[in-house]
Amino acid sequence: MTRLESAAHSSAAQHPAGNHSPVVDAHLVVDRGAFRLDLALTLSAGEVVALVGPNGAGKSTVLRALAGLLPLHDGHIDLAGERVDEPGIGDSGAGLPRATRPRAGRFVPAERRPIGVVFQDYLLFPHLSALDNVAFGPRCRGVRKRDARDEAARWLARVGLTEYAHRRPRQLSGGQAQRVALARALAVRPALLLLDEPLAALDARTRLDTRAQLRQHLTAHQGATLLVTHDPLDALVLADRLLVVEDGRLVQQGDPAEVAARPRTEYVASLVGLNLYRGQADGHTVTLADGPVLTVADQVHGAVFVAFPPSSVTLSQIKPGDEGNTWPVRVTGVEPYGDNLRVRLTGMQPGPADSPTTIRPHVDVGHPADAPATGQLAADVSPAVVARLDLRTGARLWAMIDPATTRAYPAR
Ligand SMILES: Nc1ncnc2c1ncn2[C@@H]1O[C@H](COP(=O)(O)OP(=O)(O)OP(=O)(O)O)[C@@H](O)[C@H]1O
Repeated sequence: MTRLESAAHSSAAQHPAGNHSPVVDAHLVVDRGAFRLDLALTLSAGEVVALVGPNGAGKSTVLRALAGLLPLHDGHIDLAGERVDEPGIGDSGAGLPRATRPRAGRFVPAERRPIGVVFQDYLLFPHLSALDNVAFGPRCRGVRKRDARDEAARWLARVGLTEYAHRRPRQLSGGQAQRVALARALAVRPALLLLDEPLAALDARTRLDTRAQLRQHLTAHQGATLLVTHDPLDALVLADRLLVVEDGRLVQQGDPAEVAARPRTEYVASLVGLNLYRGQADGHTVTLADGPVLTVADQVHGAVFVAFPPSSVTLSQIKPGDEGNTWPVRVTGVEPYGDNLRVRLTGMQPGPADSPTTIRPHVDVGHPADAPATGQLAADVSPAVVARLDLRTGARLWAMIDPATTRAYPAR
């Protein structure tokens, strides 16, 4: 058995697919100036988890802490059964009760953690061939040059790049460089694979192909994978589970379809393209903050979220009779959205001349921290409708929502 195989076997033995102990068990507490990351995280073998969140939410901080590039200020990281980070506590514990006595710190440096990382810009060594870039990981772990190169050649074959083995990174396309970076990360058979926006640098067409290939490689990877992405499609296509981080905290997690169908914050709703409101439900009636009442398809009670797609909002210049779910709105913007246009509306303004007194389609029922912004509404319409309704910024009209397209679910 080569040293590489032996290293791989010992690493695999730490995270066998059938072993139920998680590959990652962590409580990450990191302070960066005024920002604090405080997040508990568990990843199982074979699981692909996408970490999503707005800019500055703490996604890179999570990745850097797990990779050993940023030490924790509190909490712990267990990787493949080994504690790799746990800050020490205090210097002197004389006379303190046992539970509060000082604890020796522990920090395993990046190169000794069982991880592989694909950075957003790949960070391939420009002076090394694709083969030597991939062999670099095993070499760093003490594998003999020849064995490392054999292993690298096998990984390049897996990602379909055998004939590019002797090219330097600058002679590769973006998609090829991405695959070399992936092969390099996987060649050490990591217990944990970290992917930082792995498709962000690619053009749309290459991205599509590379995403499909990446999915195959992630399926074959026996360790856990944590993927940071801004692209909802990456998250939905590649991940088994989504973690949504906002302001250093975990605000929602679950199966991608479940998260997409039942967003719990404004960020998640916008990520998956839904309108989202909070209210108090009684059967099919949901009273939104400030009084407006929405009829919904689901029968629910208590504090709820109501979500519906922009495509289910109908716009009209004249008030559509006495039908429910109708609000006066004002256009705040129109932008292309696929073959249609997305019309941004606010319901906080008085409607057209015959509008009832200020009706507000929404919101904040005592949860200011994560409640969606008040009064915003998105509607998707065809270009013909935009022209017919003369939907310029500032235009006033009526918005109707079909109850059958709504989803209402408990807010807690
Ligand atoms: N070197 C640093 N020193 C101080 N604060 C930092 C440093 N790097 C990041 N931060 C702060 O830490 C917070 C989290 O940053 P982080 O890069 O983890 O967010 P992110 O979710 O990855 O953002 P993005 O999507 O924009 O990459 C931000 O408020 C940021 O300003």
